[in-house]
Parts: sequence; C-alpha cells; structure tokens
Amino acid sequence: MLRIPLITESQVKKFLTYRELIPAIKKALKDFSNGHVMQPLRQVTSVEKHQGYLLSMAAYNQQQDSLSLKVISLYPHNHKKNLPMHECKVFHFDASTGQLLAIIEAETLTHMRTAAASAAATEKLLQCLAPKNAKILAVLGAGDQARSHVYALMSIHQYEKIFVWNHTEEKGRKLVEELKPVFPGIEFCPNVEQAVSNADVITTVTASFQPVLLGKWLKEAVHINCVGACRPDWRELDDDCMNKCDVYVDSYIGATAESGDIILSKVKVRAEVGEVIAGKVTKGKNTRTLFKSLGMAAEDVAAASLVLQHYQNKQQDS
Ligand SMILES: NC(=O)c1ccc[n+]([C@@H]2O[C@H](COP(=O)([O-])OP(=O)(O)OC[C@H]3O[C@@H](n4cnc5c(N)ncnc54)[C@H](O)[C@@H]3O)[C@@H](O)[C@H]2O)c1
Ligand SMILES: O=C(O)[C@@H]1CCCCN1
Repeated sequence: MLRIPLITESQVKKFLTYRELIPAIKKALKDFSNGHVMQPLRQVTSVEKHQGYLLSMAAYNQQQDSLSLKVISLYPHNHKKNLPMHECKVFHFDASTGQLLAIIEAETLTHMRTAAASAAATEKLLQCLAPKNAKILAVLGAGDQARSHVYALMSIHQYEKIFVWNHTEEKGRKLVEELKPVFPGIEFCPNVEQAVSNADVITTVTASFQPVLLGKWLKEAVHINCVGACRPDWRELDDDCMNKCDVYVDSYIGATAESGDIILSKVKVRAEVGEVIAGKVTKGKNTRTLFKSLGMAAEDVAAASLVLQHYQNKQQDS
C-alpha cells in the first residue's frame, strides 16, 4: 500500500523562505485575478455551541496545474485558553489523477503565506509613497500573524522602527522581547494611537470583533494591511479608516461575502491586488491605501506546491 507522506511543521519551517514565497504568492494573486484559478467561496461550518468555525478552502491553479484543499479551524476565543486560534492541514493532490500526494501540517504555511500576501500588497501599493522613505511599521496584535508579518515585511524593506501594540501588554512585550535580537528597532507601544500615528505601514493582525484602528489616527500617507476580522459582522477598522483609504482586496467575491470591514462600512473596493500586480489597474491618487486580506486557497496551493517541491528534492537527495 502506498503511504501518503505527512510533511511536518518543522519540515515546512525549513522549506519555506520569504525569498521564494513572496514571488510565488504574487503569482498566485495574479493568476487568481486573471481567472486562472478555480476557487469556490470557502465553506464555513459554524460550531455555535463553542463559538468556533471550521473552514474548507479548495483551489485548482490551472497555470501551475496544482490542486489542494486546506481545512482550518477558527476559534477566536482560544487565546483565553492559551491555545492557537487556528489549526490546519493542507491536502495536496496530483491534479492529473486526483491522487493525494501529501498531507501538510499547515500552521506555519498559513502564517507565512498570509504575511507574504501582505508583503506583496505593501510592495505594490506603497510604491507611490516612495517606499524608500518608509521608516515606521506598526503592528497591532502580537500573535502568530504578527510575528510572520514582521519577518515578511522586513524582508522587503528595512523599517527603522517597528511599534507593536497588543490589547494585553504581557503578550505584546513577550513578542517584542523575542524579536528584538533580530530586529533591534522593535518596541512595544502601550498606546495604540501612538503606535500608529506616525506609521508609514500599519498591519492589523488581531482576533478583535471591534475596530482597533481608527481613521482619525492615520497620517496623510500610509498603507494598511488588515488581516483579521474575517466574518461579516467582525471589524478591525472603523468606517472613517475604511473611507479614508483606497481599498484593495485579495478576492472581490470573498471580501464582499465575508469582510465585516467592507460590508458594514459599505466602502467601494477599488481592485484586487492581483489586478494591480497584473498591471490591469493602476494605483489611484489617494496616498492612503488599504489591503483587506481574507486569505485565499490560491495562496495555500502556491505555498503547498513549494513545500512539496522541496520535500521531493530532499527525498531524491537522500
Ligand atoms: N487574512 C488571512 O489570510 C488570515 C490568515 C490567518 C489568520 N488570519 C487572522 O489574523 C488574525 C490573527 O491570527 P493569529 O494566527 O495571529 O492569531 P493569534 O491567536 O496568534 O493572535 C491573535 C492576537 O489578537 C489579540 N487579541 C485577542 N482578542 C483581542 C481583542 N478583543 N482585541 C484586540 N486584540 C485581541 C491576541 O492578544 C493576539 O495578540 C486573526 O483574526 C486570524 O483569523 C487571517
Ligand atoms: O485564509 C486563511 O487561512 C484564514 C482562515 C481563517 C480565517 C482567516 N483566513
């Protein structure tokens, strides 16, 4: 009987680098917006009794001939139990035969591909704000996505200062302490307004249901990556913030079905980031840009393909 490999978290950590992943995710975003990815809206099963959800995210990238399904749980109150908010696996298939090629432990894959999408959007949308002059990065939240976003965003641009804010000070300070040896410019900021008011780039990566970032704090030129609030009634940003920015999304269909920040603010979406990457839409004149990220199976397929390539290369070597 053929054994299906289980690619573990520690292997994924060795295989994935932002140097490879960011271009792969840029291509996935572009392929998606060019209509080369079959990606039904993800299926969300509510587990009402425990205030949780189970999501299934499938995609087939025709350009890559690559097929996978990610199953991911979403338990926003888990931080109170000191448990991660998400647990997930990717099932990666041979697109030509439908045979399962590998099961991949996908927590690191999810942290990294999400941060890579934000890095790709930041690079593209910040362009007219002269990215070389961007000095301050603010990160709201101090969990797994906060960590991966610091690494991914610092891999494309060296910010002089990184301000981390978290609703619980202890967790925020702990992340800063962990990252300080790698990024000496990182500091915890106990006041959210102070953390963001001089920032050139802001990333919101919280499990909040209410706005944590307000429009009245934004400076004239800023790029925001909004990564949390993935349910139609959850918010990370207030209406003022949404209305002050040109809003870009990963998927129109996903954003208009799932994002509370977009649905409740009734803001008009300017474009998908993939359309900007493909050169179909140019950036507008507004010096405030916002990428509303919900996460896409197309990104998981791209990351899983990279993981599998490295895994297979390693098998051949040994
Ligand atoms: N867009 C995407 O592709 C994508 C992918 C994965 C995760 N996410 C989302 O990103 C966010 C962070 O995920 P994570 O894996 O880092 O989770 P995590 O549990 O590791 O971190 C969550 C952070 O939010 C903070 N937090 C909890 N409740 C809060 C509240 N009421 N107000 C403000 N902050 C609060 C926690 O202290 C922690 O710092 C979540 O909303 C998650 O669903 C998005
Ligand atoms: O794209 C993802 O992997 C996650 C799933 C959970 C909700 C937020 N986005």
